Amino acid sequence: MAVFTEVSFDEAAAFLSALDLGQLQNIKGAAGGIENTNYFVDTDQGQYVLTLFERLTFEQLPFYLHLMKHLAGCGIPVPNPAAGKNGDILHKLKDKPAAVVNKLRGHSELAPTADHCAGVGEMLARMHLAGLDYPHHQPNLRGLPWWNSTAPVVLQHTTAEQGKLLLGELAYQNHIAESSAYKTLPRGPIHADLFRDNVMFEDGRLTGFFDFYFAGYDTFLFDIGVCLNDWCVDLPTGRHDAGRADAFLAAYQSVRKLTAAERTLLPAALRAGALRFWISRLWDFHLPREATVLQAHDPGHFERVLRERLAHPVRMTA
Ligand SMILES: Nc1ncnc2c1ncn2[C@@H]1O[C@H](COP(=O)(O)OP(=O)(O)O)[C@@H](O)[C@H]1O
Ligand SMILES: N[C@@H](CCOP(=O)(O)O)C(=O)O
Repeated sequence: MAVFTEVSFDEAAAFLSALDLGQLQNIKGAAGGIENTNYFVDTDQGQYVLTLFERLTFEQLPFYLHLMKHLAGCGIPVPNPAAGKNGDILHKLKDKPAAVVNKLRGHSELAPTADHCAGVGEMLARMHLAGLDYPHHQPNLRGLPWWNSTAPVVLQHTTAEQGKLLLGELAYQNHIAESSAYKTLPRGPIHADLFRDNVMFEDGRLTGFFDFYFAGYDTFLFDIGVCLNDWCVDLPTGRHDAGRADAFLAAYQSVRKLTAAERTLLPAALRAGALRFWISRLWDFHLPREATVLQAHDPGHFERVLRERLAHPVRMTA
């Protein structure tokens, strides 16, 4: 659970009532998550999630909140931010940017089957298409420039061998980003952090995607790589699970066919996804922030996934 900023019952009650969301009945810190402060809040009108943003600014947040609103309006099951009387969906609480969204039904599938992976693949493709006419633009703030600037910081916490791998991969991704094939990749708003704990299921059916606060304008292929690295690898080995990955990719392609460049660059995208989360986990682990309860994720897991991606590149066959 991550609660960086404590909110009392009375503070939450006044805040929700000002948004016309009813009388607060219950408030509870949300288990899971490492980025923001999340509370489950139940009122006499419904169940909501109250988020206080800990790293993102008032300038950055409209991109994410309006993206969720846009996708919800296109029928993609994502939380829809609640508007205040003036129509704003970005609010302020305890001097922090804040938002309230509807609570999605269901639970996370932490041991997904091929069917769950197919559900995610299909909805991801639908989300990519729905985002194409989203008018706002903000880069993926955890993209290549961030990896380049953060790698020197985390390198101090790695062994010489790990450092060599990390720097080698970084050089490889900078090289790929300059290639003509990379420049042709289809792009749009992507989720960029669609892990098992950011998707809800009920009775085996997908009920929603949430946690859009790493979203940004980037290649659809990067989003696919991030998903395959989480949904379609074995834990704890980090080994590729071909059955789940094939189900994911077939379902994705039933909605949007991958281009030739995407098929060629899939192995590079899988390495990119592993590198991104290895760097961020090293960063979170070795430079932790103050929180009431915060469970840092294991950086070693993405080092293993990266090594697996290098040792056994996954090429598309169908
Ligand atoms: N809209 C939502 N509906 C249902 N549960 C949610 C919703 N948003 C967040 N949660 C719950 O809160 C937890 C933390 O949220 P998350 O967005 O992952 O936090 P963080 O931004 O800190 O990573 C999730 O694991 C989930 O259980
Ligand atoms: N999914 C990332 C970390 C971001 O945490 P989240 O709870 O916002 O998904 C990871 O696993 O490293």
